[in-house]
Amino acid sequence: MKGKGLFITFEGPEGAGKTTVLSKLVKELEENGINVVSTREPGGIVISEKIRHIILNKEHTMMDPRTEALLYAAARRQHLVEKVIPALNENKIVLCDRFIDSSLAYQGFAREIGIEEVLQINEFAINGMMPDLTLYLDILPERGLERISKNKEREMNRLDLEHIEFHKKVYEGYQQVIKRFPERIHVIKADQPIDQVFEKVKAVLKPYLQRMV
Ligand SMILES: Nc1ncnc2c1ncn2[C@@H]1O[C@H](COP(=O)(O)OP(=O)(O)OP(=O)(O)O)[C@@H](O)[C@H]1O
Ligand SMILES: Cc1cn([C@H]2C[C@H](O)[C@@H](COP(=O)(O)O)O2)c(=O)[nH]c1=O
Repeated sequence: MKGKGLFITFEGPEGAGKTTVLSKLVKELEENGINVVSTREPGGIVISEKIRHIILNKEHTMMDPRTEALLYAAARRQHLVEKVIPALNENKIVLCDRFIDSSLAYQGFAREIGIEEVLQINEFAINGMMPDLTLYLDILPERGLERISKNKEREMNRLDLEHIEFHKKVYEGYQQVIKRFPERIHVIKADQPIDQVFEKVKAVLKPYLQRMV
């Protein structure tokens, strides 16, 4: 059962700016006395970070797409049970960098398992815990990849290193996912200065946050 908290997820292709926006948001909300839980997928807790390490390891090039989809779903389940659901039950706002829509776009569409098939295995994993709101940061894959390649502190993982055609399919996959969940997913143009992206994010969030207080 979902508590009275608010579950918000951030989605988008590589380098869209999700992590950057999230950290700005956490800072601003906390400065305004609003307590939030900021987390990420895959990861956020010990078991799921270990699964992340297995999935994203550059040496694991032989990983089967269905194994990949199941590992993401397993990491998601544990993260929900250990971190997200308890926080929502304490009426907290949970901000999560990626969630089910990444699986639908990357494994469902780009890996060609099928969006509906990947949705099914994830329905088992999440057991009804869909986000209240999802912010999709929209950027073309070439632009996002250019951004992350410029960031020398960021190590490229197995998924980052996929060929450009894969990343273009991820982008196309997201367009289908947005059409599938139009009420929940809000699209924000991310190929603009970070302050403008952040203002748009805050404008979308405002009515949801007002309902919390
Ligand atoms: N609006 C922006 N304009 C220019 N550069 C940006 C913008 N947003 C983020 N960046 C830069 O782009 C890089 C990627 O940003 P970030 O890590 O936030 O993306 P991400 O969506 O979390 O990526 P990934 O999912 O691949 O981890 C960083 O170096 C960041 O400083
Ligand atoms: C949750 C989730 C993620 N992915 C992919 C997307 C990225 O390539 C990596 C995560 O790396 P990030 O730097 O933290 O964005 O994993 C995926 O393919 N499927 C998923 O469900």
